[in-house]
Amino acid sequence: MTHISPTPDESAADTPGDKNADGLPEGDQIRGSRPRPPAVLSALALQFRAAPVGASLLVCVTAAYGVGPAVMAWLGKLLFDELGGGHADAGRAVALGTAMALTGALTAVLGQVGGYLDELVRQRLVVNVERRLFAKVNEFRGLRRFEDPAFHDRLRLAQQASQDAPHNITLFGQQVVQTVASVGGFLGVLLSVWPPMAALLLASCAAALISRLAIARRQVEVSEAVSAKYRRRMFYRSLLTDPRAAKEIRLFGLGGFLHGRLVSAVGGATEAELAVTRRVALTQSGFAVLNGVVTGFGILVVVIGAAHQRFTVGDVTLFIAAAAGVQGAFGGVVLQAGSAAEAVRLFGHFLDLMEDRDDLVAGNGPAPPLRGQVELRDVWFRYDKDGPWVLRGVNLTLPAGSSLGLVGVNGAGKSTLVKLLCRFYDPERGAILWDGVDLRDMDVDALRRRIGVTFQDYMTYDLTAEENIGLGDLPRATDRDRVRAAARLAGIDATLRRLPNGYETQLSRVHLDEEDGGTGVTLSGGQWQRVALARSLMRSEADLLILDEPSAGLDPEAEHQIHHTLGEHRAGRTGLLISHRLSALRDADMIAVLEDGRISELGCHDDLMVLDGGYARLFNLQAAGYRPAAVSSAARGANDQNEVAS
Ligand SMILES: Nc1ncnc2c1ncn2[C@@H]1O[C@H](COP(=O)(O)OP(=O)(O)OP(=O)(O)O)[C@@H](O)[C@H]1O
Repeated sequence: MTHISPTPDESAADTPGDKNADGLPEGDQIRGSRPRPPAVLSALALQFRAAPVGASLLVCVTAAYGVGPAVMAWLGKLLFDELGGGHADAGRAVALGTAMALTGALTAVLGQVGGYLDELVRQRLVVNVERRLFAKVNEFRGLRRFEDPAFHDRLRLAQQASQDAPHNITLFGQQVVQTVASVGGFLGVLLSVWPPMAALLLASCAAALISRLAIARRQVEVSEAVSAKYRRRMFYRSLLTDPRAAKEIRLFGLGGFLHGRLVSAVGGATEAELAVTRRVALTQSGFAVLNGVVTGFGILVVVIGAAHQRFTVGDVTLFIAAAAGVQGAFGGVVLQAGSAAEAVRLFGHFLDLMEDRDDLVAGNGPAPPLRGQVELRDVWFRYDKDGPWVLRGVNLTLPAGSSLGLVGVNGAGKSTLVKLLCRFYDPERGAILWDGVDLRDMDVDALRRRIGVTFQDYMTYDLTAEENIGLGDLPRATDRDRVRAAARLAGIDATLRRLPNGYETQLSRVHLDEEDGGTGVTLSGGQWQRVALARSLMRSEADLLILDEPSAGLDPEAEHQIHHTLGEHRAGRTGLLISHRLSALRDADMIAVLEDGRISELGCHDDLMVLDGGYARLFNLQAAGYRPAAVSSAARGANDQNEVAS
């Protein structure tokens, strides 16, 4: 079964309040309480950690590059003064000209070196941030996090942040370094010509910067507000091209409907963004005019001063270059301010996620081989603090070396019980004991290594057939004999051998490996189920083998054969088997019926048939389907009476 979920924003509407399953406000439970440095500093620090040498060199190169134009302007002034003074010293003029040419060339080279270093730092930063992000995601051992829409929202933003945000912040940092170096140089120059102009220019540029930052804040607010729409758009976009969804979209004619939603999801967003962009353009234009007036006024003063011999020609050219240089340098910072503010916001989500704590309290005791029994003792569980109880005091024992069949109607809580046994969640009350030790006291990874499971909603990996099976026991994933033995047990070996590249065949038509010549294949539902079964059988020495509906997609003959083989394989092993086809369970040592969150019947097949309760009713109902009409209607009648009686 494939489930493509809507965006978290849509499903989040049903989540009660903003509390998690433990009833704590979201932030309290999942985030550390330590105050942290501002996102800008964290991003800058990260850059130095990701590429210490490259980042340090980049700062030096950027500063040198920033000073270049001021040095050029100063050399230009000296040259003009030399040439315009009436007694030009040719040697000195040539030296100044050469120095200008060298400075220009050096600045150009520094620009290229800076570009290279910037790309190097960016790449290291992206890899570093992504590595940290997914290492963090792997730290979450329980499932609650992954079922929490708010977490998915944050994860999506953090993923977005991991791409460009830290680099945009460091780019802004570089721009600041360059501006400080450049403005510092030019201010010195301006002060030497006409000091008041330095103050005037600084004031107008600072005003432009402050106003840009204020708009950037507004931009961030708008983009916060519209980000949900963009995420929704992404959902519809991927849905429209998802091969798993293609059948239903075509059969039910959903293409136009989903396309309409895709289009309307963006409409409002672009309007709000355009309004902010207009404001940015208007303010920037206003400040451009102000700067023009200030510069024009300054030039007028200097030109008049030159006419009265108070300034030299060199002073005038220097002044014009300095005024343009200061404005240009500030302009760069102002331009970057918007994307830097957005990057800081995004990077904040990354930092939030890095502070999330695991939702399972880690036990650190050993997980020894099962010798006695697994016991569920008065286990109560619900998915949500305010939700209905799924398990309401389950008491059940699974002795080592025995097999237990678990029966119950849809939604009775069978798969939930499996998830508790794997410790994806903890019971809210009661305990699950492994040879008397609470699962919560055991190291989670060690415990899970002792369990082999075929989940009802098993995974199909876009990998080769061998990898799809081998993943069940990673350390032995490349052990071909073992992979094939598991495939034989699951009855899929012959099919996989016949594939174009045998076990090397890519089980996907979406992600084909270019090297394998595009020989990927798609398996049928039942074949995929066998592959999933083989994956769990890779752990042939697992202390506990759990099969949750392992044969639901198989044809009757295949189902019979699989259960026969699995029965032999399970002999003497501890196993939990869940199936709606009760004939598959009749050979289990014990069968438990889960009803209303409790175990309502427990015994072997014959005992439960004699008991003539829920199990016998379900079994007879299924058996009736295979009998002649007269017999089966009699059985159904008996069942109807049972149902009325119960
Ligand atoms: N992740 C979840 N979050 C919230 N509720 C859940 C979740 N998973 C299952 N449930 C609910 O818990 C109840 C038990 O579900 P479970 O999947 O354990 O039933 P089941 O007995 O395995 O059913 P089936 O026979 O249909 O596979 C159902 O009401 C279901 O809606």
